[in-house]
Amino acid sequence: MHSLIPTSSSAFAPSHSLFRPTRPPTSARPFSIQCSYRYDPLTYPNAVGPSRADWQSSCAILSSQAQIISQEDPQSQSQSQSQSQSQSPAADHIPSLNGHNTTLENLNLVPIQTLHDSTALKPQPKPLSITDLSPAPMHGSKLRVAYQGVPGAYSEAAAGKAYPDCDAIPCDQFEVAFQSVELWIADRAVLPVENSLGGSIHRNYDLLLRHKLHIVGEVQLPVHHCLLALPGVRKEYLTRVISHPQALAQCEHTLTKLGLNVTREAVDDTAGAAEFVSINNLRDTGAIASARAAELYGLDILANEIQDDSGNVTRFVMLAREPIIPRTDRPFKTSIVFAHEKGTSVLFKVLSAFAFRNISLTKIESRPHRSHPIRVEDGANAGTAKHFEYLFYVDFEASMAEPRAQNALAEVQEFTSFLRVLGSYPMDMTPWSPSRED
Ligand SMILES: O=C(O)C(=O)Cc1ccccc1
Repeated sequence: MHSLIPTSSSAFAPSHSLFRPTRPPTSARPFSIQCSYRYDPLTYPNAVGPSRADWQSSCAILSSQAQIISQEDPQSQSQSQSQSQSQSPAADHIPSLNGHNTTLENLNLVPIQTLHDSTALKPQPKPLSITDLSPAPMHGSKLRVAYQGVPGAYSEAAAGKAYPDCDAIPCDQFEVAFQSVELWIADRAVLPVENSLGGSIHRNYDLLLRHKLHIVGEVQLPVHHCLLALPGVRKEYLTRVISHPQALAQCEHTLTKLGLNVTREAVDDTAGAAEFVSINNLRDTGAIASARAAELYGLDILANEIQDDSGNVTRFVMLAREPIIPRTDRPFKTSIVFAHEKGTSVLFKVLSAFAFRNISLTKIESRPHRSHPIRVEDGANAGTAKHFEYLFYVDFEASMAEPRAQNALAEVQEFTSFLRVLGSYPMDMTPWSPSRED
């Protein structure tokens, strides 16, 4: 069994004063673990070793281990789900946690009620937390997709877009979403990795490396933010606005344009902000969240489409325990992470391995190398030079089933001290326009 990983601080340092009162404090850490960034094969079974042969066998493993194909393809999702449903007629559709069916009664869930209207709101599932993560038995036929946040979060919408008929499982932290897949409580996790306005969600890149899940798909979700408040509250009454840090950043100018004189405070997720305003009957606090969150938590929409850019899109990746078999019959993307020890022009050489083969890169991101943050060179008589060490995350538009991608990676492997294929998966080709409602 995998070790449990303690809660680490949120990617965006949410305001602790706003943590939902119904949850245990995140400082309660029943398990501890040392996070290792050594690139040994035990810690990183998918990491590519130092030789070309290692890399080739890693590719072979990548192909031979693959068991899940069509479920990762949103277009074939409904087909594969109906197949799996017919294969397990006894399955019910309620996710099973820790061996128990998660009905509201046996999880002891208290329906959410607001002081302003105690009858209107439907109870929402309680997010998983670290204490819920003991191994679960086999479950029903629906694909179970873990996401961070509470119902109404954009990640839940992304799960629904990727797997239309899934059971979306709310989790109170990303770590929990990852672990729920590792422990077979969920089948997939969905993880926001970048936004067209806010850029990369860095901590989630770190999580990708720390865990051994595989990227098996991506979805791009147009995000339409709304300003929400309790019924009867006008925007002039607001003294603060709370939301996920990315949402606050994406609406920064519009909030000012709306004439709001408010403090901004970060919480774990957008829908959680709406829930917090509702549960605590806060008449001076607005939340930035989706229209669906307004409906779920009984809030009014004071302003619609408040993102600064109408083309606001967030990219999510889907993660599974096993990689999918890469194909060539539709556009694929491959995500890798690599590090290099030292040497000049390594990045140039790596990038040229793709350029020479006409492989487009869609992303390149560098992150400080946690276990080797700094390299010191003692040049004789020349003082001591210090360099930051980095990991590089690269996405490129090719499938690992294509020889040009395999050859490019073989070359990249020669210049790098560590290389891991995070996944090779169908590209989200859904057309969208800024005005389209999703
Ligand atoms: O908080 C949410 O609802 C999320 O799913 C994360 C997020 C926040 C802002 C934009 C896109 C995703």
